[in-house]
Parts: sequence; structure tokens; C-alpha cells
Amino acid sequence: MHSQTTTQSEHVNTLHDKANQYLTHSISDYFNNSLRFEQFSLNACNIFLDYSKQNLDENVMQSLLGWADDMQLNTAIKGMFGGERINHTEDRAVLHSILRAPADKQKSVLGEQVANEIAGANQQMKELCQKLHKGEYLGCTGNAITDVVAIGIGGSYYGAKVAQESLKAFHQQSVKVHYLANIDGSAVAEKLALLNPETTLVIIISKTFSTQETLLNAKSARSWLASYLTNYDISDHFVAVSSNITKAIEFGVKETNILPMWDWVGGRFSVWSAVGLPLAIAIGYKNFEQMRAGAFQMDEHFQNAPFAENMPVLMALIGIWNSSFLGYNSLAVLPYDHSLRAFPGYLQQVDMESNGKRINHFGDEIKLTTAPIVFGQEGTNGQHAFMQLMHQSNEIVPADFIVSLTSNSDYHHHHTMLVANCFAQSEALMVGKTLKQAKANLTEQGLSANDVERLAPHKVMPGNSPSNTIVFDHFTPKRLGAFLALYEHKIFVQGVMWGLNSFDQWGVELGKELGTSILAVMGGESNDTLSSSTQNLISKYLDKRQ
Ligand SMILES: O=P(O)(O)OC[C@H]1O[C@](O)(CO)[C@@H](O)[C@@H]1O
Repeated sequence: MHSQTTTQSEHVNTLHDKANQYLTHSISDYFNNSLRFEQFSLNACNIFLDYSKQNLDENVMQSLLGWADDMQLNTAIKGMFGGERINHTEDRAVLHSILRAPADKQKSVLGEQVANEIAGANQQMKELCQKLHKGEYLGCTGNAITDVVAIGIGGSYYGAKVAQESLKAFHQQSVKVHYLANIDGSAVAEKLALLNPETTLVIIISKTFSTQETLLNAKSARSWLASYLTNYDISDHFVAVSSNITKAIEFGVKETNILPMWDWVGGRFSVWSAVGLPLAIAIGYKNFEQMRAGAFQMDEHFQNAPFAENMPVLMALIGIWNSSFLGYNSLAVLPYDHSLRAFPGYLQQVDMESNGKRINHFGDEIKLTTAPIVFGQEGTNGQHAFMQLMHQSNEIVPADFIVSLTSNSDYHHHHTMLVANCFAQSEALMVGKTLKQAKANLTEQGLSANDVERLAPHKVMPGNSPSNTIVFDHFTPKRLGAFLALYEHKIFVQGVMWGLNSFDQWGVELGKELGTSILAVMGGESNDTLSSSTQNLISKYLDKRQ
């Protein structure tokens, strides 16, 4: 399916030529066209995207869309949804989206047997949720489970965590769901101190059941349970979600308490599978299904809308224009919504673990800058931190402003101020402030001519920073599903355009391997392949180890 490399398209050369010219183009000037906002915005699945503050016009869009055709984006989309093994370095299909599709679609793509497995896993999730909510899931001392600790990391954690925070209004009161991802013992101690072992259920989520952090956290949770519940069979306090059933059983999880995962669901896209179990417990299985339905709606839009009106495709092309052509290598993700505060972290994994690569499908170096460095924080906190750099450094940082039009709280006047700040930031980043304006402001404030000259350069803001504004009414499970799928598909399209495999993560794997070797050295093994820096740091640690 990989017929050509990124740079073989003539549109790429055209885009490079255009970039030089657009770099000095004022974004504000696009608004001389009174229809700019109407022409550069769109609605899909109850999500509104305003991209009129991007540094591009119809001309650039046409070249980007032409390049998408050259890269056979349409075929690639069909390939992913049709179950082709597009993750070719691991020889796997990429089918997280099928988990949110109707059963007949699941059957036609995966066959009857796997479709039945999916239905079985859903049923298992549903029953577990209901049992917990009704207070019918009992711990070994006969008390009903009141707290769930989900232990997992990366994709086996972030999706559920971010969605749970976003959907606070839908939380079920009967069971509290907590998460444990970090390997740091302080995180474990903090979490377990809140819980009563008699009424706690531990859900171990690990596709491989071999991730160091998850296994160590799970073992510590098991010791904690065992130390309190001596003389009891604690196996009912464990549920696992994994594709490695053998290892989960070896750990001590009953086979009937294991929910499956499949190799065609990548970790960072796995919230739609049983990995979403803690989320389903937190918001109720019906709401979890609604979230899948929202994602399915976005899947349909993505597969059917013409590219010029296709939200994930447009967001992907805009991002590529910014990073690969204009040379803006970062992306600030700025949710002006407290419930989305974990979203920048989640997106860091989904985006950077997917497209943070430089080798194309043919094993050659990609001649374009690929994934941006994604960072961000909820507004307005970010304004009092890194946004100074966005206004006045010599970096241009494109941004995605994400804002809910309605408030999640009764403090409506807070919400008005929050939204005003969001709109003010995107405007200020685009418009900036010239030296002339800075001087005029200072003169108006009554400063002496000398002080005006001295201070004015410090008040100049170059402006011309591009941004998207993504707007929605407050989150429902359905809308959140569509929103998460929007970013998933954006990232997929970017991978196709750059000609890379978005679905492996060999860089992360190297870290895991070295982590294991260094742990062995700390346990007494010798390893002369390590640098003297690392050897000495290990010695320093061993000298202090308690
Ligand atoms: O579910 P597992 O196998 O524990 O892996 C956890 C995470 O580790 C990674 O492999 C690397 O971060 C992710 O892709 C995955 O989500």
C-alpha cells in the first residue's frame, strides 16, 4: 500500500516555496476578507472548529489537499478501517475504531468469532459495572466493594483517566475509582492510605502484563491486601485486563476475572476496549457506550466527509503546514476547561508516541519535520506560566484552544471570565503589538519621552502566532467520544502524510530494555556497556540505598 514517499509529491515542493512567502504574511490581514471566519471554520459531531486564525488560505489548502490525494489518504483510511495490517513493523492491524462500531460491522471486518469475543467482553464489563453499582460485588470479608484502584500506565491509564475527569457530572456515587500509574512508592503509599483493603477492588490493566511499573504497583497492592486480609482468599479483589491471560493467572487473577485485549488495539488507543473498564465503572456502562457512540459518529464523519470539510483531515493538514513547512515545531494544547486538565498529558502520548518518528515506511529518513512537541496546561493557569514565551520569545508556538461554552459549575460569572481569557489569548497571539502601538500606550500612560523609548521595545509582541479554537457545549459522554476520536484521526492522517508508522513505539521499548538492564546492575550484575556517567550514578545510588 505504500506507493510513494512523502517528498515525491510535487505539492510538497510547492508548499515549501509557499512557506517562505507565508512566513511574513500577517494572519490578521486574512480578515480583510469579511467571510474569513465562515470559510475557515466548520462543525462536525457537535464540535466546532475555528481555524481562521491559521496562517493559510485557500491556495495553501489546495496544495495540502492535493498532496493528501497523492499520498492516497483515502485508500489509507479505508485500509485502517478495513483491518489491513498497517502497523507493518509489528505486523498488526489497527482497529480500535471497530470497538465502537455496530456488531454487523465488527463481524464483517473481524469475522464472527472475534465479533463474539468483543460482545463477550462488553457483556463482562457491563455485568461487572452493574454488580459494583448495586453493591453486589463483595470482597473476601463479605463487605461490598466501594473503591476501585486501576493500575496501569501509558495507554492503559491515560484515556480512562482523562475521560473520567472530563465526565465528572456523570459519576456514579456508589463506587469511587482511583488510578495508580507512576512507579514512585510515594504515589502508591498516598493512594493506598485512602483505601480500606476489605472494600477495595484492584484492576490490573496491561496489554502485555509485563510492564515494569504496572507489575510492581500490582505486586505492592497485592502485598497490601494480603497483609490486612490474612487467612482470606483475596483473589476476588483482582480483575485484570490483558491479552496475556497466562501471566495474569500466574499473578493470581481468576480466569473468570480477566477481560481480553487484542493485538489490533494499540495501547494509546485502547480506552474503547476493556481498558476503559475503570471509566465504565466510574460513569456507568450506558454512558461508556454513549462515549463509544460519539467516537463512532466521528469515525463516520472522518470516513465520509470530503477532505475539504473533514475535521480530522483539516486539523492534520493545518498541523503539518505549521510543523513541516512553516517550521513551527511545537503545539500548545490549552483547554479552558478544568475538566480537561489531563488532556494535554493524554495527547502527549497519543501524538508524540505515535508520530515522534523520522523514518518512513521504506526505512528512509523523512525529509520533513514530523510531530510537534505537544505541551500545555489548563487555562488560565498556562497564561501565568509558559504563555509569556508564546507572546514574546523568538519561537512561534501554534496552539489549540479548547473551550466549553457552558459552565460545569454554578459559578457562571467565572465561566464568562474564563472564556473571555481564552478568546483574548488567541487574539493577542495573532495580533501582537507593534513598536508604534507600544510607544503610543506608554505615552498615553504619561511616561517621559525617555522612558517611552527605553520601555517600548520590551512591550513589543511579534504576534502572528496561529491557533485553532475548538468549541463545544459542555461535555457529554457522546461529545467526549467524538472529541477523542477527532484527535486520534488527526494523528493518523499526519502519519499517512509523513509516510510513517504511527502505531509502533520502538523508542519507548529501548527505555524499557535499558531500565531492566540497569535494575540488574543495581542487583549486582556487571555491565561494562554502560557509560561511566551511568555507572557512577548507579554507584551513588547504591551507596545511599536503604
Ligand atoms: O498495557 P501495557 O502492556 O502495560 O503497556 C503500557 C503502555 O506502554 C507502552 O507500550 C509504551 O508506553 C504503551 O504503548 C502502552 O500503552
